[in-house]
Amino acid sequence: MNIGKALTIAGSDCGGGAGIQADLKTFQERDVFGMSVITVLTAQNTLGVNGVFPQTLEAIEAQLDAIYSDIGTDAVKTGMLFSEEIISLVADKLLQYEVQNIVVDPVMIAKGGAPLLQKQAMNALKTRLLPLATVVTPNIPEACEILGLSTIETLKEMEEAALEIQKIGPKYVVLKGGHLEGSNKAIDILFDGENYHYFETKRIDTIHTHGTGCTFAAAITAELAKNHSIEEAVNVAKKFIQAAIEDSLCIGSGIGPTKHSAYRKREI
Ligand SMILES: Nc1ncnc2c1ncn2[C@@H]1O[C@H](COP(=O)(O)OP(=O)(O)OP(=O)(O)O)[C@@H](O)[C@H]1O
Ligand SMILES: Cc1ncc(COP(=O)(O)O)c(N)n1
Repeated sequence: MNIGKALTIAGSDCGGGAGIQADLKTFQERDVFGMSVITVLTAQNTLGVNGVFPQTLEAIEAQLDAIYSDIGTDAVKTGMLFSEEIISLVADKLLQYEVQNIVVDPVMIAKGGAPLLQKQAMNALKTRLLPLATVVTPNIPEACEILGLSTIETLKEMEEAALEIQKIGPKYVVLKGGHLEGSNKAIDILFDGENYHYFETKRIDTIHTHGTGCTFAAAITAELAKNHSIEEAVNVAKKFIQAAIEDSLCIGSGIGPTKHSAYRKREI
């Protein structure tokens, strides 16, 4: 029997809320076959990131070769890549294996403030990875970093930023408005190169949003792996993350994770 095959190339979050763990839970929920390439081990919990342990380039390359020499993928997501060297290796391998349906979540800073991408890696992210992306999913601070802007404060500015990021090379840009100040809505914008599509939900008043960006991008990846259109993929991902945040979990004493099974339970 055929099943969509989705791969996450990202960091491990031992606390289970973000990174590889969030991605695999999301793939499972969306009924695709999930695989992982671990770039970095992090020691983190709801209170913050205590340690970052990059894997060797040899280990990362061996994982990618193992998957692409045998199984292959229908869609791929990149998350925490951390260093210039890891970004370059991943870009080389995506090109070597002519990988399609690449979702780049440009992870830079954890909710607690810990850096997840080295400053000197920003250029490689822009020049090596974004041009290969089918879709890139920055939040507002990440969009500002990519474009060298100090703020994005309005929907109009979000539209302009999405257009500028699309010029760097990705086919589609999804600019997430979770960080937009002063709104009681969570509005994400998809720019497809011609038109803007808005995805709007009620903002949920909770601190428990650890891993929302990972989960949202993983849900897009899963839908692309099932050959759904980008609009349909973002639509499902938005509903998926909304349900997951609505039922988010008060686990640990800091910023808790979201509940990945919430959307499935509502569908039943
Ligand atoms: N409080 C909220 N209520 C409803 N939706 C939210 C809320 N916060 C974020 N979202 C939605 O969650 C998704 C992820 O957005 P967000 O801006 O939080 O990403 P992120 O900052 O990259 O996440 P992370 O910090 O986990 O990487 C988007 O669809 C966004 O609109
Ligand atoms: C391994 C890894 N990848 C991504 C994030 C971002 O998630 P958040 O900003 O919600 O902490 C994280 N904390 N850890």
